[in-house]
Amino acid sequence: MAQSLHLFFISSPNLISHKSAYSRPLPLPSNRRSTALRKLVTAASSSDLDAPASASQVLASENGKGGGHSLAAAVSASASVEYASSGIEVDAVTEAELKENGFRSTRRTKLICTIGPATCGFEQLEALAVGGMNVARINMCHGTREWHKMVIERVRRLNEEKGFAVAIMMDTEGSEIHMGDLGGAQSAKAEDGEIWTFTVRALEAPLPKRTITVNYDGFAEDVKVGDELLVDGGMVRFEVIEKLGPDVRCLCTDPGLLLPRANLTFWRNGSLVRERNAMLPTISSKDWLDIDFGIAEGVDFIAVSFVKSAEVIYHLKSYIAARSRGGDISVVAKIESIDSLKNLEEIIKASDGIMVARGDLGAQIPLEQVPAAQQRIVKLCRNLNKPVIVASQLLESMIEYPTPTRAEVADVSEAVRQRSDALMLSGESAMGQYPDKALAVLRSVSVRIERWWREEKQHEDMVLPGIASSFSDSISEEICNSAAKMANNLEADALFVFTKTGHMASLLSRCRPDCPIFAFTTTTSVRRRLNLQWGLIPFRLSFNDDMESNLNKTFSLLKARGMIKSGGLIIAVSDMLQSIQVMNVP
Ligand SMILES: Nc1ncnc2c1ncn2[C@@H]1O[C@H](COP(=O)(O)OP(=O)(O)OP(=O)(O)O)[C@@H](O)[C@H]1O
Ligand SMILES: CC(=O)C(=O)O
Ligand SMILES: [K+]
Ligand SMILES: [Mg+2]
Repeated sequence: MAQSLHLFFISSPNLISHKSAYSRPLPLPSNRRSTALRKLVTAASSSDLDAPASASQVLASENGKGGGHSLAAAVSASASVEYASSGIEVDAVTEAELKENGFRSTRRTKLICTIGPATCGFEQLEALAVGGMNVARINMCHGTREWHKMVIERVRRLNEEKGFAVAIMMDTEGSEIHMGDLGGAQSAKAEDGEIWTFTVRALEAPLPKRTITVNYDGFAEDVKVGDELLVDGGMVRFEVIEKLGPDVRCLCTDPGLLLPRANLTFWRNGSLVRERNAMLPTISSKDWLDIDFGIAEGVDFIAVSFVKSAEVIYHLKSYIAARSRGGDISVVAKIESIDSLKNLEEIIKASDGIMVARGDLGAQIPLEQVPAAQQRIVKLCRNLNKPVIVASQLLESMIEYPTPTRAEVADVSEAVRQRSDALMLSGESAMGQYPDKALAVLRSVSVRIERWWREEKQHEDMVLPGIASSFSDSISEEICNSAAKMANNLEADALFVFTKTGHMASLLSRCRPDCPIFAFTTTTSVRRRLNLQWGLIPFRLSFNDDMESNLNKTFSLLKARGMIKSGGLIIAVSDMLQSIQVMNVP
C-alpha cells in the first residue's frame, strides 16, 4: 500500500444511521398488436422460447470481440463454492464482464425483467440472468400465488447454484377499476360496432357471450350514457349506450384485443372521470395478502401500484418494519396516476425508489405529456437520491418481432441519457416471443449511450442539492460528491465504497461518475437491493473499521479472482471512517 495517498481524513467515526436511500401498452396499430397477441397465445404454450445462447453471444459482440463463448463459459463456471472460500461475493455475470472487458465497459444502467409464462422456466430465468437481468419482477395482477412462489424459488436457486445476484420485486395489483379474468380465456377480440356488456354481477365462468365483469361495484352507478370507456388506456374503446341495473351496455368504437384484468378508465367530455375511483384504497385487501406473501418470501422490493399520496408508503413501510426481520424490503412507489403527479415530491421522499409506470400513466394524462412527466420524475429522484425505474413499452414491438423499431431504440436511449437508474421490460419478457433479445437490446443500448456520454464528456452541470438531514450525513454527502468529482478529473478506474447500509453507495451513484462503483457491503439483502442503483457493482464482503486492512484484503481478493489489475487507480470511501483515499492497486 506504498502508493496510498490519504487526501483527507475526518476522524470522527460518524456512523451513518439512516437506511440506504434508496401498462399499459399504447396501442400498436391495432392489427399489428393483435397479431402479436395472437402469436403469443401460441408461444406461451410452447414452452421453450428463444435459445439462451444468444444472450451471451450478444454480450460478447457488444465489445467487438469475436469469441462469444468465453464469457458464457466464465459465467457458467458456477461460482458459489468459490465464493465461500474466497470471502467475497459478486455476481457471476459482472465478474465475467469485468474480467473480459475491464472496468470501463461495465453497464451502469440496471435492468428489470417482468417474469411471465415466456420466462418462468429455470433455463429461461437463467438465460435472463446471464443476459444481465438485475431484478426479476412478478406482477400480482397475473398468475396464482403458487406460480409466484415457484418463480421466487427458482430465482433464489439460480442465485445460490450459479452465483447470480438477481433481486426480486413484487408488484401489487392495486385497486383501480379493471376487468375480470375473461372466464379463463387468454384474450377476447372486440370488433367495431359490437355491443358488449360490462357488468358488476359476480358471474361464474363460462361468461355469457360478449360479457365482461368489472371489479368495482360502483361502476354501473358511476358511468353515464355517452361516456367513453377505455380499455388499457385506449387499446380498445367503447361508448356507453345503455345502463340496465348492474349491466352497462357498450358499443365498441375502436376494436382490439381484450386481455384478462385489463385496466378500465372512463372519460366524459374529454376528461378522465376519477372522483369515485379516487376513493378506492391504494392497497386493497388482496394486496395486503400479497404483501404478507412477499414478506414471508423475503422479496427485495415491493412496488405499490397507483400510489396517490405519501401516507400509504409510510403505512406500508411501518407494516413491513413490524413484520419482516430487520425491515429490509424496499418500497417502490409507482407513479401512474394524476394524484401521484400532484404529490410527487412527498411520495418520492417517503419511498425507497420510484417507478415511472408509463402504461397506466399514459391512460390518465394525455400521451404527449408523458415524456415531460418522465423527465421531471427522473430528475427529482436524482435530486432526492432515490433510484428511479423507467417502465412500459420500451420495446413493445419486440413482443412480436426480433428487432426493435428505431423509435423504441430512441426511447430507450433517452431514458439512459436521462441517467435513470433502471429500465424495465414488461410484456416483452413476460409473454413476448423474444425475451432474451429484448434484454440484449436494453443492454447494448445502455452500454452504447453510456459510453457516448463519457466520450463526449457530457458531464452534466447539474448541481445536486444537499439532502442530508444531519451534520454527519452532510459529511458523507460532501465526501461522495468530492470523490466522484476526483474520480472524473483523475480518470480513476473505479470508486470503492465500504458501506453497511448502502447509503454511501447511493450517494456516489447519485453523482453518476464516469467510472464504475464497487460497493462492498456486509449483508446479502443490502447487496441485492443495491442492484437497482445506477453504476453500482455490489459485492458482499465482511469488513471491519480498519480501512487499511479492508483495502488490502479487498485488493488481494479481487486480484486473486482476476477482477482488478496492479496499477489501476482507485478512489475509496467508507461510511465507517469518513475518508477519501486515492491509491494505485498494489
Ligand atoms: N404472471 C403472469 N402470468 C401470465 N401473464 C402475465 C404474467 N405477468 C405478466 N403477464 C402478461 O404480460 C403483460 C405485461 O405485463 P405487465 O406486468 O406489464 O402487466 P400489466 O397487466 O400491463 O400491468 P401493470 O400496470 O400492473 O404493469 C400482461 O398484460 C400479461 O398479459
Ligand atoms: C408498470 C405499470 O404498472 C404501468 O406501466 O402501468
Ligand atoms: K401491477
Ligand atoms: Mg400499471
